[in-house]
Amino acid sequence: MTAVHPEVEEEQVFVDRAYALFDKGLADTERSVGEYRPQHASTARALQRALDILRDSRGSGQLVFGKMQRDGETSYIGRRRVRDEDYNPVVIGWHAPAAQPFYEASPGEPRDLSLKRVFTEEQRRLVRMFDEISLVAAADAATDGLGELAISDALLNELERSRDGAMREVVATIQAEQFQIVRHPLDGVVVVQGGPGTGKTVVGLHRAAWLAFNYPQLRRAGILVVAPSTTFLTYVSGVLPSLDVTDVDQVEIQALYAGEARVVGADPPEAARVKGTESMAVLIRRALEARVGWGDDDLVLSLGADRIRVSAEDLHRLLDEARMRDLPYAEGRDFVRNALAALAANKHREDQQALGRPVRANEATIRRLSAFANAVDRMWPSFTPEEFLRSLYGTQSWLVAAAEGVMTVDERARLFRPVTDSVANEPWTEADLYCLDEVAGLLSRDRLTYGHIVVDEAQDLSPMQARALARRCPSSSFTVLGDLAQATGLWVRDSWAELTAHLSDGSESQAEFSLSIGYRVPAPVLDLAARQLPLASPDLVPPRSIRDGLGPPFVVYTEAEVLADTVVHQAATTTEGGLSTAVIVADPWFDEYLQVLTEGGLVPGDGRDGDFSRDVTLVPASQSRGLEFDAVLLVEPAAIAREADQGPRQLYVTMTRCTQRLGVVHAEPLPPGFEAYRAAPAASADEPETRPLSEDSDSGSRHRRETLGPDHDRMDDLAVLIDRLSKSDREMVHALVRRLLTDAEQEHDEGNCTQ
Ligand SMILES: Nc1ncnc2c1ncn2[C@@H]1O[C@H](COP(=O)(O)OP(=O)(O)OP(=O)(O)O)[C@@H](O)[C@H]1O
Repeated sequence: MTAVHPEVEEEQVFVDRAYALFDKGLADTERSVGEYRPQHASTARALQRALDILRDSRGSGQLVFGKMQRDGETSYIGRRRVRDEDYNPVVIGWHAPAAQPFYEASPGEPRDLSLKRVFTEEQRRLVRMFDEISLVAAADAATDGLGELAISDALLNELERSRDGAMREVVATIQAEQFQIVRHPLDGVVVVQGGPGTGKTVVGLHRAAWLAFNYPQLRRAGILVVAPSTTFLTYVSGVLPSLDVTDVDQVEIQALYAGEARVVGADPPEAARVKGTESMAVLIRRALEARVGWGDDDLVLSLGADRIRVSAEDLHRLLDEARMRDLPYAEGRDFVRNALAALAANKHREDQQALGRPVRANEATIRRLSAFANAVDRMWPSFTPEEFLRSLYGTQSWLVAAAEGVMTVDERARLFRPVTDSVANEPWTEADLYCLDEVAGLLSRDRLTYGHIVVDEAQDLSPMQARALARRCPSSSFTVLGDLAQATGLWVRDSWAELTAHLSDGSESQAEFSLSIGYRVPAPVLDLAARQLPLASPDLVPPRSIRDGLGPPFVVYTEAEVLADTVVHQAATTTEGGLSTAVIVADPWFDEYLQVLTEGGLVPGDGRDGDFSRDVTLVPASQSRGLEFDAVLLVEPAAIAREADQGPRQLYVTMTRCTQRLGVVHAEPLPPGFEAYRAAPAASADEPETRPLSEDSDSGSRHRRETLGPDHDRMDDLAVLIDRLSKSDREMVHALVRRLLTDAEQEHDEGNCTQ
């Protein structure tokens, strides 16, 4: 990297020209749009929208960020295309095929590029230039020992920028391994597996933008980005607009279902699991089919003194015909209604003619009879998804019949819940939403669909969630981003195929990519976090970090009574260093710590609502997926592990959110994976790395920082064993162990106080 590159002035001239052309182009467009009189309001709206986007994009991001030379030809790459007065290209848009060599070449593999230069600009002035590929850079790379992992200065510079709570576009520094995924063809399912911070979200969002630019038909069909939570959505939602892509829908997965139900309850894990399985879809379909039918009696409709009799046999024949049509339920009902009206009208006509009486009713008259409406409701009842599911959950006999052969008695029993006084008071849970969506999908075809769906943090999706996504993408074109090792919920899997089977029937192509370079988490932090992997997902290897960060994680042991004070103190110290900091706590501790931090004068952002505007953000462990901060303070890891269904995985996720520094504050014994930091007996003079945290703090004498201990590589077998137990057993054993340890801990704490 050169702060003052010898060619910076020359390049500035080019950048100035590019801006001048861009400004002129914009002014010309504004003028012609102003003069143009569109015939239709929709055309006027579309033009105005395009103009707004153009104007907005002038202010955000740099126009030109790269230059390449190959075969003696020079090209500049930017966020958007710029042409000169004669319509010759001056800057190539990053998404154009001509820009590909820029991304495919890397310092380790320059291909046929003789120069790859990356610019950083502020307010239209070049402030830095990096020659990633050049004759000089090639010589440096040969001697720096990084081999194929040669990391460019431009990338390092981008990574070192402080985080401000929102993800940003990285279009200037997309890496070759990422770019091949970004530009992978549209069709089929593309899975991107990668450890924490390997750039999966970055890849998914830039791919959405790349597809939007390169497949015009997709913009009409629509692109959807699905995020796991509001918190995450807030974090990523600015990236696409900053790439001038404003017509991609971005939603959190819970918002897919657009019906009446709102989540107010929570299922026990066992019930949520049953509701998330594919068997639930079978059960729902069967239960819906079972609502259709008729008994052995004939239908009799009265028209004054006349009667219309439709035999049970005819009614059954009519229902069979409707079923054979395999229509969505609501259309099936329409068919039955129309066919029954026609059948009844015919019968009436034939009967009257046979008796020599006048025909008194046609189909329309018959439809108005309340007995007719009742008969249709009996044959093919009508309901909303909420009404249907509520009555299904509340009717044992329906559950028993529909669950036969697909659920065990225990599983089925978890679905039953007594009906409440009204649909509005039903305690809907998150898992219910996807069941309701399944019902809605059977009732009607009426739903918003997309040409491509990008789904992030997909490792936690249930089969029923995947089915909800599949319904919205008839072409089965997906980008699936995730890390099997970070699955913290009920759906731990060994392979992506287990999930993608629910997204597509397999007739479309499937490609799986792995990302292996860790861009976020500093190496020493990743080393510690990776100790959770053997417990969580033994087959997965952690990414290779390219960051050093601000040193190894620090662990502060404290007494339970001063845990909160210590957290406040540590968070304040971290932010004083100018680092954006997340305090991550076990979910049930969230409210208490919101108060603790507020009373401690830190005014934390509420991470549940995606408020990242403060120096300190409080984040519940379960919602920390995908997020990123300069520093993370983990509060009581044992509690975080205990409260999660997948303790080691939850710890792995929470420990891999920082770009610079990880701190841990604990009062309880540390969980497995932290053996290197196990609270040791009181420090003595010959243990210089063990030191009080702060001499001036109130609680300074009662807690201390622990650095890497001598038993760094030892695995505590008992602890590992405990961690593999089911949650309830684990809690029991933990309680027992805690009791057994009480005396020892008291001794230990007394020892600490003497430091
Ligand atoms: N090519 C790149 N240039 C600059 N920054 C990058 C690049 N790739 C990734 N990053 C940065 O690395 C960090 C991690 O990226 P990202 O959040 O996409 O990773 P992830 O794999 O989705 O992580 P997680 O598993 O935690 O969800 C982000 O700050 C991102 O901006």
